Amino acid sequence: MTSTAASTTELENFVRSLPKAELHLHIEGTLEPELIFALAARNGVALPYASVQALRAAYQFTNLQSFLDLYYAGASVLLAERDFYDMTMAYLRRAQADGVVHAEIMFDPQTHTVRGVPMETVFAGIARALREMRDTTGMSGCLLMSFLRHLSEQDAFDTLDAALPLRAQYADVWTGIGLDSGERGNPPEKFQRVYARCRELGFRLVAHAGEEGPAAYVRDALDLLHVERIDHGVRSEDDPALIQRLREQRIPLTVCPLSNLKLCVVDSLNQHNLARLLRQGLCITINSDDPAYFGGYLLENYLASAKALNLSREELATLAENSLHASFLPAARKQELVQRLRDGMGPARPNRGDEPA
Ligand SMILES: Nc1ncnc2[nH]cnc12
Ligand SMILES: [Zn+2]
Repeated sequence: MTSTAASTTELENFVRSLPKAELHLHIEGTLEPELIFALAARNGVALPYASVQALRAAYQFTNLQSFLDLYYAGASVLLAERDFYDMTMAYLRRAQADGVVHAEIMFDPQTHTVRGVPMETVFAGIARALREMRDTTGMSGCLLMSFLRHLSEQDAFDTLDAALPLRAQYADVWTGIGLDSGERGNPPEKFQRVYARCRELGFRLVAHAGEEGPAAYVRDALDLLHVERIDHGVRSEDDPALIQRLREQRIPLTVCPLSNLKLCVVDSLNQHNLARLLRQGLCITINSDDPAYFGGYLLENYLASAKALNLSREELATLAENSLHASFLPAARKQELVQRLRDGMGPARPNRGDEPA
């Protein structure tokens, strides 16, 4: 083995060994082409692609919308409870192999209810996989039900009303609310009232902002929607006062490097601002967004970022620790996982954050 290959394996083992939380993950974005084809065959759904290879070859995106068009089409194979279970289980197993100890999973019920899939079917399949994984392996997870921002406020209220009767039944997993889909032209203020209602109901709140949309959307997500975390947020850098606020208030950004690359938010990974923001003291976390479409799960996102941005081992451990702090886990479990991470680093940390990994 060459020394580069050996150090790559060592780096991979190091990152895998860090207890990590995945905080920005769309479960519909974990549908691999093979599973899309298998579910299409099982459910008798016709696909406009001749093969798995042809579908994968179509994953060439120019912006967020070009991806979303394919992503919503891919989700059309999900019809039965078992489909949602299989998809979620495949993701959880994969994430666990990457060292994920806790996953906060977004799902888009409107993508399914509009096709006639009952809300209950969506919750039941995803929750069954989460519970089974928790009970058999100890890996925890929770759900962030997300509203599609290209649809109306009324549609979001209707979705909330359709889901609320299930709340008690899924209280152990349904923790929060998210906001996703096409950002430009769909500002946070459009969902101010529905978020106010969700807040009254005691849900934890997150929202996508500053992915393609301006820094002002990040500010509005904080001030109007009262979110606790920002999904993406990379455009915040256009506003130095906002960066200062994010740093001082320790507001986590759930950054998705391979997503940003695939959707042309950045031209190359070595131009990504995550390392700069981390070094300025912001609570940056690394996540995979829609890993089946963007070429990598959580481990690949850490490794690609480490290589492109010369992240030190100390910095990689800080990213993992940030993910635990920024999660919606109970404080005691957070502490336990942070301690496990620190113990795993050993008494002498591998370096002091000033050497590349
Ligand atoms: N990266 C992303 N941005 C907005 N909405 C999404 N839905 C799935 N992935 C998304
Ligand atoms: Zn996302």
